[in-house]
Amino acid sequence: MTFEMETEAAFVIHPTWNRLFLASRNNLGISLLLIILCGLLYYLLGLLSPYYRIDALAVPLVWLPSGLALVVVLLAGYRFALVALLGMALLAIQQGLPQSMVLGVVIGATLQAFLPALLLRMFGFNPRLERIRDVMLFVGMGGLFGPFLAASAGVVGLSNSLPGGGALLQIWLVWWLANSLGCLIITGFLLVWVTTGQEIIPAKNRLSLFVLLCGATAATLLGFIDTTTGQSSIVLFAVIPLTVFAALYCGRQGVTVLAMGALVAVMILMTSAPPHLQEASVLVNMTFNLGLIWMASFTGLVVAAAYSEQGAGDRYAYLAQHDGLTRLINRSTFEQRLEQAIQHAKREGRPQVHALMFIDLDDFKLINDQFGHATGDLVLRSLSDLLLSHVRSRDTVARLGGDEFVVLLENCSADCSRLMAERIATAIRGMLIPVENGNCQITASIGVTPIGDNTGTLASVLSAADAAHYQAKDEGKNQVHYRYVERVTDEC
Ligand SMILES: Nc1nc2c(ncn2[C@@H]2O[C@H](COP(=O)(O)OP(=O)(O)OP(=O)(O)O)[C@@H](O)[C@H]2O)c(=O)[nH]1
Repeated sequence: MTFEMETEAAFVIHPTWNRLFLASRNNLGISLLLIILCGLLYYLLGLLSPYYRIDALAVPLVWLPSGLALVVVLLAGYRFALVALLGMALLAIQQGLPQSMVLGVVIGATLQAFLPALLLRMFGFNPRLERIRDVMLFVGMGGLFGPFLAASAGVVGLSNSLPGGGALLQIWLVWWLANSLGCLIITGFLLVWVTTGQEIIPAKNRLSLFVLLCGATAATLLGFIDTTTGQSSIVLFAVIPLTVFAALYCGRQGVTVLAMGALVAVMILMTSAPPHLQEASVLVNMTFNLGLIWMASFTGLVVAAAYSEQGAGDRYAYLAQHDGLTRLINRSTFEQRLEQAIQHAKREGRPQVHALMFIDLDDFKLINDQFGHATGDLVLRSLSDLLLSHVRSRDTVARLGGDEFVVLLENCSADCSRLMAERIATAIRGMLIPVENGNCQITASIGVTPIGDNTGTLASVLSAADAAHYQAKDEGKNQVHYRYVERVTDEC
């Protein structure tokens, strides 16, 4: 299902979400209701923050609502920027913040959701995060620029009530990082999973993901901060390779799951952090470690996107070289191989080095007309399987188009090519295609032409084989016609 964004970009989105967003777009009442519900969710997520905040800085280490606000604006439209405005206003009132600060945090939170979404849409961002370009845009706008706005507006609001200088800078940094983590991890997670269609993680990789998730969570729990000594450990660095493994085996979905696991582990640790963890040196440690989790998540998304782009490139290359129905190589790929064979034959200096076989089904149009196109397709696929099973490993089978197939028989004498053509013609006669009331039988007309030192150009070889097959048609179909006359021995 395709969900049209407010720009030209279009992307596949899970049908349930699609219905919800479309309903909200077409109906103001539903839209308002969703904004209020999301605003309340924003407020509730914000209420959780005191459990993992650093009192000395008066800011939480992770700001989850920023992630929610950005994802709803990206997926549901600009009016959902009101979610941040509403949720943050409720939080500011509930916490009894001074008026200057209320203004700063509310404006900051709203801009943080609105402006990155606006810029991302302007740049044609695709929220599936499958391309490196989209990941860089997302991190640049959502992970860096948006949080910069929120932290700056918030700190300006704070500046009247707190001593200035170094403390404000540190608060700004943690504020920015907390919002950035919220956007990068929460928005990243929701975007990836909402836009995941059929391509869920394969069953065989789910166990790997579970193990990697346990590893990343354990590394964070053990390495982020020791709640008794305030020390952190190098174990935390394991999150980076684990996230890269998740990217390679489970794609972007795997990365977002691992990043989420690390984030939850940080929050669990902070809820049990005793007061002495508020010391300045510990705060620097924790800020550094949060940056490390940020880096792991970013690296994982880039690696997953690079891997996905490479896979897409391979798929396009395969499709460009193969016929979509039969999976045989197509005309242009075949012509390249045929050209090489012609050049090789000329160097060999014999009248026949290879042979080209041209196969065209007889009255194939009748099969389509009588039994339908699906049966016609089945015939073509069955024929391609039959050809592949009747040629040698060094031979090349291709579909030129319609019901025309060719086989390049490499290092094949006249006798050999005759025998192979007869065998294939006999096998085609014996092919039974299941139809409504039983089976249908098919036949083919086959032309064979030699490739040797006297052979002309690629076009002339193809046209000689084509002419030979027309000769077989003209002589009554269901037979093989050879462009040369030689004694046949059973050498193949
Ligand atoms: N099912 C199916 N049909 C196809 C496909 N590509 C081409 N065709 C049909 O294949 C038929 C080719 O017919 P022709 O080769 O012109 O004629 P024919 O009926 O085989 O007659 P002769 O070649 O004279 O024996 C046409 O009806 C095309 O529509 C395909 O991918 N699938």
